[in-house]
Amino acid sequence: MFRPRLALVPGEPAGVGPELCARILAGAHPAELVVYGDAGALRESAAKLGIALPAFPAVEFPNAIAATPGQPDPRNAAAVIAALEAAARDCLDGRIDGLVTGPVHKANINAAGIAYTGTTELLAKQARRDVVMMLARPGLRVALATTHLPLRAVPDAISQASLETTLRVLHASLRTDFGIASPVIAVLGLNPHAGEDGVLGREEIETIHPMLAKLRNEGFDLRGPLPADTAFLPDKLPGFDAVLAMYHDQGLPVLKSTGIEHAVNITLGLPYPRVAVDHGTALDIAGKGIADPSSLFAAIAECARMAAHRKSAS
Ligand SMILES: NC(=O)c1ccc[n+]([C@@H]2O[C@H](COP(=O)([O-])OP(=O)(O)OC[C@H]3O[C@@H](n4cnc5c(N)ncnc54)[C@H](O)[C@@H]3O)[C@@H](O)[C@H]2O)c1
Ligand SMILES: N[C@H](C(=O)O)[C@H](O)COP(=O)(O)O
Repeated sequence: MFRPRLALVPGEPAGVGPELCARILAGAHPAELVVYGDAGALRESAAKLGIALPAFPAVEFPNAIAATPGQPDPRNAAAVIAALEAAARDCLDGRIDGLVTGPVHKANINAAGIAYTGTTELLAKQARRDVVMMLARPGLRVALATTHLPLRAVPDAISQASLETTLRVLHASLRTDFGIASPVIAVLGLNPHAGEDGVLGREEIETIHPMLAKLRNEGFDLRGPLPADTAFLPDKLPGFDAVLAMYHDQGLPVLKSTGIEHAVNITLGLPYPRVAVDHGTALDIAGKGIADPSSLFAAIAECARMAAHRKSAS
């Protein structure tokens, strides 16, 4: 049976990423994992928490200085980004079957003078692909029409063209990566009550409706634009294969509020599978040994599944 070879990037060295990676490497997992990061720091983190770590393959990106749990240091930012870029490059070149990433501290990367809004955006730029961020847990997939940008910039970032691209990437990925022959996608409105016929905003009338109509003519099964406040009612969700939210905090709190341990963050549209944890660096508990590795385990399992699925499809 195909056992995918996945890159595992721990992310911010002062966050929970290294200890979560150590926990995963110490147990059974459904892939061959190659760590891209500071392997020595990972071993130290494991030793401090009493985790017996086996030997593991690593591509070394040493921290510039020893990390203090809970206190990100901008001097370590370059190594975090270099590890991400190298792991992604190896995926693009076919040396690795997929990419799994731990949490990255966005502000710390920027404090080092490196422009970075998120790994999704970094990978899209490197691969020169249109991508979609989708967080998923059993029973709910939430994709985003816009990702990491100030709320003030959201309406201007949503155009008919950007929505068309997002919906095409999402639809194609639900079909090819998830095996859903005719995906049903619920598209949320941007404004309260989906604009209330234009009384509470016109983006639904001028941007969202026309694009949904165009794609429906091609056979896409699109619902909406739906009022976001009721679209996630439990009796509605089973009818949707994915919900497309217009912005980050319209969709993600719904998904994360039911438990960060089962959800993962998938980048759709890349030439390789990329899956991340659904949580952040958790600086408040880093180094204490209490961080839950479930999301990282789920990310590895999902990336392995996608890699195997793509291999069998090719
Ligand atoms: N995948 C990623 O790279 C990713 C995802 C989300 C946030 N972030 C970044 O992480 C940083 C901190 O973000 P935040 O504080 O908003 O969110 P966070 O997810 O780091 O923390 C929110 C709360 O959840 C808890 N938590 C998080 N992960 C946990 C785990 N594995 N086990 C137990 N408890 C856990 C934390 O202790 C905290 O109380 C920010 O820089 C943010 O941009 C990165
Ligand atoms: N939006 C993501 C989340 O809330 O989980 C996150 O910040 C990380 O996304 P990237 O992996 O694309 O940086």
